[in-house]
Amino acid sequence: MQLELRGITKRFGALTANDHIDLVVAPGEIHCLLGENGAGKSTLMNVLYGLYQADDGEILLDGIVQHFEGPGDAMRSGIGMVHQHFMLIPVFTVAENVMLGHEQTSFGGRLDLDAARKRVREISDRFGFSVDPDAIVGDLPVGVQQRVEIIKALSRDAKVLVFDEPTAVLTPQETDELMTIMRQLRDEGTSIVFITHKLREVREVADRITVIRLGKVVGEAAPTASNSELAALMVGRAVELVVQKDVARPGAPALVVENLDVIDANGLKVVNDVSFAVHEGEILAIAGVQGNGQTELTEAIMGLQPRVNGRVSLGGQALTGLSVRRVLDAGVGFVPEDRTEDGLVAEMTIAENLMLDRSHGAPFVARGSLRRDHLDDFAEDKKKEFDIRAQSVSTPAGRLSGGNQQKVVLAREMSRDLKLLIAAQPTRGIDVGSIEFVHKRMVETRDAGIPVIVVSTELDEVVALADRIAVMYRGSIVGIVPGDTPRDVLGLMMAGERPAEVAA
Ligand SMILES: Nc1ncnc2c1ncn2[C@@H]1O[C@H](COP(=O)(O)OP(=O)(O)OP(=O)(O)O)[C@@H](O)[C@H]1O
Repeated sequence: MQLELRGITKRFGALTANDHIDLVVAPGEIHCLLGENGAGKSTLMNVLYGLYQADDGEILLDGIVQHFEGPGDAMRSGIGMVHQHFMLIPVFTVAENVMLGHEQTSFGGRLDLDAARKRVREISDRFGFSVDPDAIVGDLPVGVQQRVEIIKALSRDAKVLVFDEPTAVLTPQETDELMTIMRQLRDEGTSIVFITHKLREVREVADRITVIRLGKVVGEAAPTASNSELAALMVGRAVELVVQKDVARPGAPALVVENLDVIDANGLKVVNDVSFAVHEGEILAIAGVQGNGQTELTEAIMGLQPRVNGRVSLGGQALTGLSVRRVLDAGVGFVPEDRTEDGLVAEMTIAENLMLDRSHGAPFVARGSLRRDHLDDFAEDKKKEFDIRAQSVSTPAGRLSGGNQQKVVLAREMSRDLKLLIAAQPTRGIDVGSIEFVHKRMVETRDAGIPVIVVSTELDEVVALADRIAVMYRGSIVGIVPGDTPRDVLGLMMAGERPAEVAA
């Protein structure tokens, strides 16, 4: 089915998020939508999916003008959306989830689990998804849950599929599998809109590329364009894709972790006897496939894990057993991997979010009352420095685009009086221009003598930043290797091989 958007305009108060956007997506085409944070990509897709009503413009399917009052109308007309935060019910089976997405009239006039099961199996077989209709969704890896979302859309006969940053939460292998699935869907005639900030993915699957900036289409790029060409088109200037940095001059060990175990709610040891040190003026990257204990390790350092054995100290001062508040007060900046869950309060303004977790509100509180002018000045500075795209510092954080929300968390955590910075997936969802800035800031932090831990599942990021790399596998560190270790060696270590075995 051919999708055409004509002159779509969407305003939020004084802000024009989409300004007369034209876009044509042909059947059997993967059309990438590129643009910096806040450019208006998700807004455009929400208009297409009936979540927002356009102020102006038309949506046409095979040349016929559509009127979508809500997602139900869009779905009935053949539009499917694969969300980044899944809309699945974890305690239900795959078939039950797929069935739930249907109206009462589907599957022969009643809710019929057998029919849903059969449909899941058919679609799964057709695309080689290997999804078991009776599996409980919550037990499935993220990549498979995403396939359930795709099956759900296809079971409703979606002819146009929108993927809004689908790879942000996937492992590299799951990403490769998703790329294969997208190609298969395309070859069967599905029209695909694909939003991503990862240029490698764009170059791998795109048939056509449209770039939007500040709500307007600024041009098309050929799929053969280089990463730097794509980056420049998106951001409107040349971007340094890999940050330049001098050799580290590490000082004394600052953060020392000894024999750390973390036991989870089910009594499983998810971090197993981990020991390492991070020196002043050094970036240690913790690499690994998502779910190998990295999250629990950083949470244990922060005082966020209840059952921990072993010792953690910073500059000789014990952190073990301290509350999160006290760890933050000791000068630890922490960028959590899930900004919406742990990083921000959506209802609070940008300025308020920037002062969260500051001990006693200092320096914004004087004699018990908030110095709003100080806070606003500080917030204005950070907004400029971190290029947070928003109407004002009084905008609620929940109204920001995903990438701009991430920048608020980064701005807050990197602006503390740091003794240690721990950043998990720091550049998730942010555009290439902002990645350049954040990476530079991390190197500057290091050069100021501060120890930095970067947890990342992105090898590009690990290799760009790390002075040393600790690779985690099943709760243990399989090895700590130099920052210039070849990627294939890192890949093998991420699958559990020890460096000595890899070298042999
Ligand atoms: N519900 C809303 N109310 C007010 N403003 C909004 C709302 N939704 C989005 N915006 C604003 O519209 C602009 C476009 O946001 P959008 O989410 O479409 O950007 P995006 O291109 O998807 O960015 P990202 O790459 O960061 O996800 C932003 O300035 C955002 O703050």
